Amino acid sequence: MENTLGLEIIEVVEQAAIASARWMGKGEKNIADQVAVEAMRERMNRIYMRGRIVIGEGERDDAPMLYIGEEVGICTREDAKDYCNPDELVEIDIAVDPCEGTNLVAYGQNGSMAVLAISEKGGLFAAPDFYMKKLAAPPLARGHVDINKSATENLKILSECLNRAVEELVVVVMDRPRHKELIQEIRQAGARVRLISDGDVSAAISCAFAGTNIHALMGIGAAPEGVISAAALRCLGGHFQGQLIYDPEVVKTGLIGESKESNIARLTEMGINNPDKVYNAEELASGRTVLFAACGITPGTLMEGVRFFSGGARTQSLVISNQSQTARFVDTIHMFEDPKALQLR
Ligand SMILES: O=C(COP(=O)(O)O)[C@@H](O)[C@H](O)[C@H](O)[C@H](O)COP(=O)(O)O
Ligand SMILES: [Mn+2]
Ligand SMILES: [Mn+2]
Repeated sequence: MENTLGLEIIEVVEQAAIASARWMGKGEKNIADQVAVEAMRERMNRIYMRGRIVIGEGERDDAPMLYIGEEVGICTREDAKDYCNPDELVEIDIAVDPCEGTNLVAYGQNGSMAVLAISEKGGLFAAPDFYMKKLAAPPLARGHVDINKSATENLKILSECLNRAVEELVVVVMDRPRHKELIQEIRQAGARVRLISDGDVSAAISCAFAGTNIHALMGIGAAPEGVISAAALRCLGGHFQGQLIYDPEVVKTGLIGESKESNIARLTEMGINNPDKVYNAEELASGRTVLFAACGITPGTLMEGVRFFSGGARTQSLVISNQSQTARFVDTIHMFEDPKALQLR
């Protein structure tokens, strides 16, 4: 599955990022999202694969494209047999977020990316569009930190695992009222907090790379983004745990319904019988083969954003594979017309 796909999915995230980046700073979050969705879908449908969207634009936006259950790839078309033998191809599941951080793009802020994760059928947890409590940490701390422990305890463990003082740790937390106490506790413990307005996928993955100066992600974000983050962290050997949040009292806004009981009922309908379960990266991205790809839309901790120049654009992407055990940073120049000179910097 992975050899040719690994190359093709780079173009999928690149095309989504370029399309969205044209709307950077224009205050139009829905358009920045929509064009990324269209570009991602268009490029995906030119790949010889039998794909199915398991995490997409579905529930939150009621979107007509890249919705949950949509089949993508040439080999899912009605005339597929003219192009490929679908029986020879593995069915794959795909989790996408064509514009992760729509607000960041709309307001020209750092940290947005086009992102996806792929596995064989059944290899990615089809998370509902609920909230998720998350804990991400570097590979050295994997299995040592625990989402059931307090932030103070986890910071102490992190400090031991990373051999650095708590004061030298940086924790990313989404800037939301629901995190008021968590932020206080982290500061009280002596660590430093980097508040982000959006984009917790970038923050989670950054934990796995030494040199980003991000040592943990704590707090509550969206569950679909949790699965995508888990796919990357599983490939990278980092720590990721996620627990669905179904009680509206905890977040007081946003993605979930108004009553705890109806939320539990919805989870049961989806086959989630233990709503309090803590999932680790291997459970959220359980497939034998897991591939992850992201391309920066605006600049971030891991990747540059899209840079346009006369006649083209330059992108930076990250492709991670658990099979080849590689994390590749891919720097691409896109030529929209005959370039007179390629922009190197
Ligand atoms: O910031 C985010 C927005 O993602 P998108 O809608 O694709 O631009 C995500 O990274 C967050 O994980 C998540 O969606 C967020 O925490 C949920 O929203 P909110 O209720 O504002 O916290
Ligand atoms: Mn997102
Ligand atoms: Mn999005």
